[in-house]
Amino acid sequence: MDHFDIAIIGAGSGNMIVNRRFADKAVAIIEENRFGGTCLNVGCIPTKMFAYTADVAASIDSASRFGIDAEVHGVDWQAIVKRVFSRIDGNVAAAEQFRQDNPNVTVFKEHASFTGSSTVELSSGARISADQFVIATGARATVPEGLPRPSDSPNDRRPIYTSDTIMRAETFPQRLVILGGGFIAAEFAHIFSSLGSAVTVISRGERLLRHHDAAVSGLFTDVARSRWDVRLSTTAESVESSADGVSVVLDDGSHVQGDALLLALGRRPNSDNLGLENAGVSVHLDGRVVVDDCQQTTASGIWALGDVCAPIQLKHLANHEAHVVAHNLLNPESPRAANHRFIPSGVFTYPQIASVGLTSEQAEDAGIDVAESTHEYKDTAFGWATEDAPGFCKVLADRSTGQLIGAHIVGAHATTAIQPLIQGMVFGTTPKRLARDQFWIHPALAEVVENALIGLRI
Ligand SMILES: Cc1cc2nc3c(=O)[nH]c(=O)nc-3n(C[C@H](O)[C@H](O)[C@H](O)COP(=O)(O)OP(=O)(O)OC[C@H]3O[C@@H](n4cnc5c(N)ncnc54)[C@H](O)[C@@H]3O)c2cc1C
Ligand SMILES: NC(=O)c1ccc[n+]([C@@H]2O[C@H](COP(=O)([O-])OP(=O)(O)OC[C@H]3O[C@@H](n4cnc5c(N)ncnc54)[C@H](O)[C@@H]3O)[C@@H](O)[C@H]2O)c1
Repeated sequence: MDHFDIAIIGAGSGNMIVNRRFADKAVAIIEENRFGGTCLNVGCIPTKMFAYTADVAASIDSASRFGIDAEVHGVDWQAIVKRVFSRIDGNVAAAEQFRQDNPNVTVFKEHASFTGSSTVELSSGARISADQFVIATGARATVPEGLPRPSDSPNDRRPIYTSDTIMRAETFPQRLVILGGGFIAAEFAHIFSSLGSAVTVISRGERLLRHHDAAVSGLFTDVARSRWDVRLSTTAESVESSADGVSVVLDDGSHVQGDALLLALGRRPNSDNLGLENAGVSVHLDGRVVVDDCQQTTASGIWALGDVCAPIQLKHLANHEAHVVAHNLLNPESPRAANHRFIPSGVFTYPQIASVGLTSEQAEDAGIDVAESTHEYKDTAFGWATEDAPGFCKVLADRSTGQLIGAHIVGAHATTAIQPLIQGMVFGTTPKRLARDQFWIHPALAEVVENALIGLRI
């Protein structure tokens, strides 16, 4: 049996760990699929390349509001897919080749499963042992009982997709039905509708993106209803499908027809097919691996990071945890804690959404004496330039400490505009200092943030 100093299972964020500091360590990287994991292959990066493409199409569609005579005459789906994946596939191949060339790294393209606290078995039947392990196995799309499972077989022509497969669909669906009302539903509804699909979104919640601040999800749901057929407080009971399309049976007995179905119903951690019980690694009820502040699992010398254990499935969080685990692998006697305090998120839909810290509802539930201020895009010069596209910036502060505790932006470039607020919260800058002790470029979009801060009464 080959023995390694460190074995990393999963070459998504796990692949970021090994750098020059590990040159004197014998490292095994075990990956059953493609290097780069979810983010590079089927997640953040391709979706944002599609979302940008959708933004381009949507801006042409709205050009007449600016006195410009332009229209989208057609969309070359195959060309869009090719633009995105020729770039991605090249990077995936380069990432794997780079690792294969590392003299101290051995790459195993296989599934790994623990047989003990220091051994894993690979799908070939070979076993390897290591002094320390990293579990970086990510998460996968959830398909609830009763709904059809997308097939990997090329012979299966049913147009049923998850986010893993829809971006490489052979044909562009003129009618797309999406189940779910979260991040993936919001982003793909924007992508496909902007490129010409008639989109139906079916969600069991009363609002889309319902875990966001109610004002944010309220505005987003209103805009969504003006663009898509949105069925709220509705559950899909079953799906009939053939190679030609799908018919989704809803809980009120009605049917929704489509050329394709996207299942966007959450993602569960890949902790159930890893033999964790053999290694003494505990798992929460929702499938997340239990870790302490330093990302160590309940088994000494076994660390975990990213979607398999994280409270929120986001790449910037997985990256941060990978840095922490890298330090702790090399310095197990003086481990570092991960920082989970202010984790921002962005939804690349229309309008864009960005959020950090507490929502109004969470602040109220926590009994915080909260001050709030909201400034609308249309009340800034940038808003006039965009012809009053919908949007606002909302900030929340704790009156007892004078500190910002939450910020939410919905509107153009929200994911970029929120960064000074994240910075202010992380470094403890008071809202007053943040607003007054720096220049805000006029008449930039950032003035919506400045004005929201000025409006706080603490
Ligand atoms: C459609 C979509 C869009 C997203 N967009 C964003 C975004 O815009 N911004 C953002 O912050 N986040 C986004 N995310 C979330 C982000 O992609 C994930 O949080 C992040 O990629 C998780 O990284 P990870 O390393 O934990 O897991 P992964 O990247 O999934 O890596 C896990 C790897 O482990 C391998 N593996 C699993 N089990 C085994 C095993 N037993 N043996 C061997 N190998 C194994 C898998 O094949 C995989 O390659 C998106 C996710 C999706 C699905
Ligand atoms: N821009 C980004 O950062 C980004 C983009 C995409 C995905 N992600 C990450 O990936 C994760 C997964 O995305 P997602 O959209 O699949 O999950 P989600 O948790 O955001 O949304 C899941 C949706 O499915 C619904 N749902 C779940 N189970 C259901 C059931 N049995 N019946 C009916 N409805 C059900 C939920 O009510 C919710 O509307 C996100 O939580 C996020 O962390 C991030």
